[in-house]
Amino acid sequence: MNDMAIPSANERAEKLQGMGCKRKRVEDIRFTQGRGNYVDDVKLPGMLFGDFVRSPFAHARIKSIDTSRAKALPGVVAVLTAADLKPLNLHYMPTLAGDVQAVLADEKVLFQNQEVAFVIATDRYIAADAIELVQVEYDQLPVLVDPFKSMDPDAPLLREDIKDKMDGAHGPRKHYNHIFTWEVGDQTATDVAFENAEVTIKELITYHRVHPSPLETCQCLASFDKIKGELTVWGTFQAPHVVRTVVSLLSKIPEHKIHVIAPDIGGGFGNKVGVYPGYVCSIVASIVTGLPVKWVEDRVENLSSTSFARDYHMTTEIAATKDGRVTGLRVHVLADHGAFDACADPMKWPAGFFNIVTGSYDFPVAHCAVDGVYTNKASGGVAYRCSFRVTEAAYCIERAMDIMAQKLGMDPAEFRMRNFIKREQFPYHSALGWEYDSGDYHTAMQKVLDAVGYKQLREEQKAKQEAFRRGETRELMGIGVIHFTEIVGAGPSRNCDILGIAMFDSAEIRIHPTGSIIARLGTKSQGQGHETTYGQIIATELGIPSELITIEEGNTDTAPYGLGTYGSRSTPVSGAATAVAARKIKAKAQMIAAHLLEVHDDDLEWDIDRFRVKGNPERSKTMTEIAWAAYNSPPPGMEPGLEAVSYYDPPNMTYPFGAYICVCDVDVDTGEVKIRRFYALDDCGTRINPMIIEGQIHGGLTEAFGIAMGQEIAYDEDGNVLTASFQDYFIPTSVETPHWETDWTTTPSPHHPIGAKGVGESPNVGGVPCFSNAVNDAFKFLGSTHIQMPHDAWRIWTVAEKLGLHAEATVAAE
Ligand code: PCD
Ligand SMILES: [Cu+]
Repeated sequence: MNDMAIPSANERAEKLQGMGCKRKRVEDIRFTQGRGNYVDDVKLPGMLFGDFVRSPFAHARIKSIDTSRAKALPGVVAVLTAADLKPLNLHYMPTLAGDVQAVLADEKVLFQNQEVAFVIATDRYIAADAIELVQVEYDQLPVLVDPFKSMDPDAPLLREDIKDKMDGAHGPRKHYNHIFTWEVGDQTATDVAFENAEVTIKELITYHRVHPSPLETCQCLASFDKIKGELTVWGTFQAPHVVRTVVSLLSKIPEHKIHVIAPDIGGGFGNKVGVYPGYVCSIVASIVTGLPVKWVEDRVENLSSTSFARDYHMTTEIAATKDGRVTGLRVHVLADHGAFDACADPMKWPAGFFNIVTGSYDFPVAHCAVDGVYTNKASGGVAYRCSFRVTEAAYCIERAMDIMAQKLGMDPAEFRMRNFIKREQFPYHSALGWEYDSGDYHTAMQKVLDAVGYKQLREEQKAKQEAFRRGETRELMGIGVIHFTEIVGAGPSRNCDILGIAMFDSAEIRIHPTGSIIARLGTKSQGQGHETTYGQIIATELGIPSELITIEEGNTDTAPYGLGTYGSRSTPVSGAATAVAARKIKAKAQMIAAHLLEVHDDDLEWDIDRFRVKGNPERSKTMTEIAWAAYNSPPPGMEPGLEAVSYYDPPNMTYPFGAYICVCDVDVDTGEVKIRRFYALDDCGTRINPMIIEGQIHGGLTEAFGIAMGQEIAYDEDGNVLTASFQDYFIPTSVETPHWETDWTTTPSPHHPIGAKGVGESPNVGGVPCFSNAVNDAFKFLGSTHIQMPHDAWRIWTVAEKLGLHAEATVAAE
């Protein structure tokens, strides 16, 4: 074999389709042909369907529930209420945030569309009909919608179930609607910085309530086998292993008798991290009836009852010198958590990683305090392309930096450049306690400024402003500039756990005798393309073409334990586990190769897809040959086989970053905003698949566009959800979506085995403030400081109206 000419290094490397290759997504072969296998595609004989009776009121006492008429409907098998779950102690379930959440409303309802009863029938339509027949008598109670009123002395008491609980998970509760206070930073030093400041700004910056609304809603199918005492649950789970553990703890079914399967998922975006009443009810229903029970949410239910995002009200202050150096940051957040604190942050972090709020800037001191409160709204708060409150933090600091630049009369890009953490300061210890692993912010920012011709854009804007003043145009031009720092890859186990389970992650790689591979991971793709990209890491590490590698996730029987996919943690954690497992295999492979070539291990060197003898490259053994030998003729005393597993506990998180610029034109008479240009430069360290990264950025920017320009989960004063369908909740189509220009720099993570950082969340973290800064920038010269999102046409028109721009003739501003 070895006397044949060895193909060139280039040819061999190309054949691998390894890291850095724009490999086409292998999962798309089935997705584009309608051959995906989603929960709703799983159909079992005798399967029943469950559906919820939901509360029409946001706050009401349940006087009685009469299920008799529903039960009498042919095809209805059972109706569950809190009274049925109580003896099993399942009417409440623990949340990941240390709170409890009602599975079925017990005595009262706390938000509109809360689950009140679960009807189980032989088909979906009968279940839906039966819901109408369940008669619930309510006594309406005063409704609390405004979080700023939640701690008023006379505010309605929401959580009667915990009214005597004086200790929150993070210190004493200040009020019966108070959940927690969380503080970080040096308050005294920060106060001093503000006392001595030459210039300060203070603004209430609100990141409104939104919802990730994945294409596929939340769903599950539970099947309990009475004879084996085994439970199988198919579900839209971003973290299948955690679901298995939670189900075991709640149901007391031993964990090895529970099989959790997350098949293909039609988008997660954080919406599918938490545990929902629908899961618990289908499981209970299957145990009770002995038949499989499926639950599938509809769109209204998804938008109005499962995990929302944001709803952060951030009072933000920056202190600075006159020449534009930031000297302190002070933020107080009022966090509206809805009726239950069902945030899925790591246990120690009730406000996620919000303390990344110092952003990309070298703040000498900072202090941040977060108060979580209850309101009569749906719970959640952990979703939408950054579960851990980094989106809120980035929005907060990026808006505030613009407001300060405006006050100083400085260009916002220049002001940022002046305050960036410098390349030589990494690893950088932030004032609020993080250690940023690596970054080169100046280079990234400069590249973007040059690419868009920033100076000319500002000149053009100036000319347009003058023309506007002269009444020659009704259009304003806005330029949004941002630089974000993300924090992803939870997490070091010393910092992060979920229900006591450390947030490591895993990979198991097995090479078959003929040199093809199966690898299984603890994460779970929801569309990110893991089947493609993990294969690329293994291909480069082990020299086996990625087309010969199968990637499997989502089955708790076969995959090693992992904490799942959210918070852009798959690449930083499981991606690292993959490289480490591959390197374990490689070490064994080297010994086998040495045996085959009759040389010492140390005399070998790695060459793309083989080990070769140093100084004699013609003598080599390919990984395929080594794999065969591992099963056929391993060195004496060595175990046969070629596989490894790694449970990777990352030493630190990774800190991807990016510089974005948005150019927009605002029609002051219609309030319409046209995005002229959007340029996004992302740095996620070593890039595994540039095409997938680009897709991630396009998707995340589109979601950011949706959030900034129109999406909102809004409530009226009675707590009715006003935006529970796509009629009212803005989902951008290709018609509205701007054209994206993408770019990159590469600053590897020094602690990650392949230098990669996460990227999936980044475009949302950076995108939203960039759109908002652009819109705000358009109005700045008229004296406006901060316009609240979302920037839909109606609200922009209102801003223009308030600024007097619709007054007769031309504008009289300034
Ligand atoms: N350096 C690098 C990085 C990365 N990458 C790629 O990219 C992706 C992503 O990644 P990451 O960043 O690591 O992430 P993950 O973990 O995987 O994922 C997660 C994310 O992801 C994103 N994206 C997406 N896509 C899709 N399609 N779908 C979905 O659902 C989704 N979601 C979203 C979200 S929201 Mo959360 O949950 O809220 O927290 S978080 C999130 C993948 O595939 C990977 O491999 C590459 O290539 N390279
Ligand atoms: Cu995040």
